[in-house]
Amino acid sequence: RNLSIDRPMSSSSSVAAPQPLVDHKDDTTRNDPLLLRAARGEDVERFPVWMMRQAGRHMQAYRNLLHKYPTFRERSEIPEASKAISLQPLERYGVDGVILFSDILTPLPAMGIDFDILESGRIHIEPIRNQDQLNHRLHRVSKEEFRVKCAFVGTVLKELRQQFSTTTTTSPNTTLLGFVGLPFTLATYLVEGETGVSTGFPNIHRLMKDDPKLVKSILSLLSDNIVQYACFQIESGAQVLQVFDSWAGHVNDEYYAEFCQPYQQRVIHGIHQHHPHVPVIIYIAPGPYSKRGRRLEALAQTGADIVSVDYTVDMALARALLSDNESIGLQGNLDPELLRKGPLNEIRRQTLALLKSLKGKRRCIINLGHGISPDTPEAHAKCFVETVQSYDVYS
Ligand SMILES: O=C(O)CCc1c2[nH]c(c1CC(=O)O)Cc1[nH]c(c(CC(=O)O)c1CCC(=O)O)Cc1[nH]c(c(CC(=O)O)c1CCC(=O)O)Cc1[nH]c(c(CCC(=O)O)c1CC(=O)O)C2
Repeated sequence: RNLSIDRPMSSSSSVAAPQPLVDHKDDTTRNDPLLLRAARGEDVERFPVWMMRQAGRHMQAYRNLLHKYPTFRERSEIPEASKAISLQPLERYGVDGVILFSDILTPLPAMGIDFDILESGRIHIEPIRNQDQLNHRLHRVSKEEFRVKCAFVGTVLKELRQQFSTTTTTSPNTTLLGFVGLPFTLATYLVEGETGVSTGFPNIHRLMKDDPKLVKSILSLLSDNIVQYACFQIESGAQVLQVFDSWAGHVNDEYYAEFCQPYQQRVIHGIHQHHPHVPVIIYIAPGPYSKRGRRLEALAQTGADIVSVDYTVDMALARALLSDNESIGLQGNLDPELLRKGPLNEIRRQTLALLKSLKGKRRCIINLGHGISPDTPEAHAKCFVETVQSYDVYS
């Protein structure tokens, strides 16, 4: 891909005609919302901000809906509920990005894999651990089938996008984000039948060792499905896509090179092939092999436009680690534990330090270094967003 932002300016004319920063087919990009313009690498007036897991348990407005929609599947699959929840952080904090209220597991039932998220947060899936179970249970799904089977996702994205493009007088301010889980992380849920994080992912480790071919068949099919699902989200209205390989920091470098990175690349390449102008952000949660920036360079090589940095590495160091790749963007990375605990002046101080460490860099989005904790006071989240939004990049 060759977005013209990375192209050197023409020097053929001696008259210094103003050069467009981004040469899209038309000039509508300047009316696009801030976060989208930043994600494309355009020159922006300030850093945009949103928070991973911004909608959900930490918000009173979300908790108020629990009696009306008692299960997570209802909250994320009934369009009226999912739409209302997606909007809550915008209404409360005025974040620059709204992410669809959904989950990385949401497309699984369309692929033949049912799941439950219990009230405790526990996930239950009937596991897939052999070829026969794979053949019978995990189906190939086209974009058209996702459009039907995940119609609720299409409805919510369409309505949100419509709302964002008509509610402001001049130009829209809010960017709509979609998201997907990447193949390795989704495969851990299929193979473990639950989260592997508390048990050390024993079943997928055993399979990667004993039957790598089977694991690759799972990853391959998931890759194709996820590309279709991501394109369905984009065509329904998502303007930026975040891809999560949350648990890829729990496998060693050898397994990572074999079972994670090729499938990250395949998904991102597939999305960009169909939608070259939709920025993709990639994120891995901090794990034993990804902490303190260990996987940042690998993430920058996936074809993603922006690397989302976890909270275990200083943003200045992350920036330095990726300095060979000027065009790669950065997202992150305030520590969600600081956001939870406060106090407000410390949140403000560390947010300002984060902003300073990104000064002069393009394609940056301010976020947390991991999802917001469910017991974070809303006043803390508000302080974070306000601090970012009142920061003058030219000061
Ligand atoms: O431990 C596990 O493996 C399962 C974790 C789990 C998942 N969905 C889940 C749970 C239960 C829970 O959070 O208690 C179930 C889940 N998904 C979500 C929520 C809402 C909340 O956290 O309060 C919840 C809890 C719902 C509830 O109990 O009310 C929504 C969700 N998951 C996700 C997103 C995308 C985002 O982060 O912005 C979003 C949308 C957030 C929004 O609209 O603002 C992404 C997600 N879901 C999931 C993962 C895997 C890794 C991880 O959780 O850190 C990840 C990726 C990540 O955060 O790295 C799986």
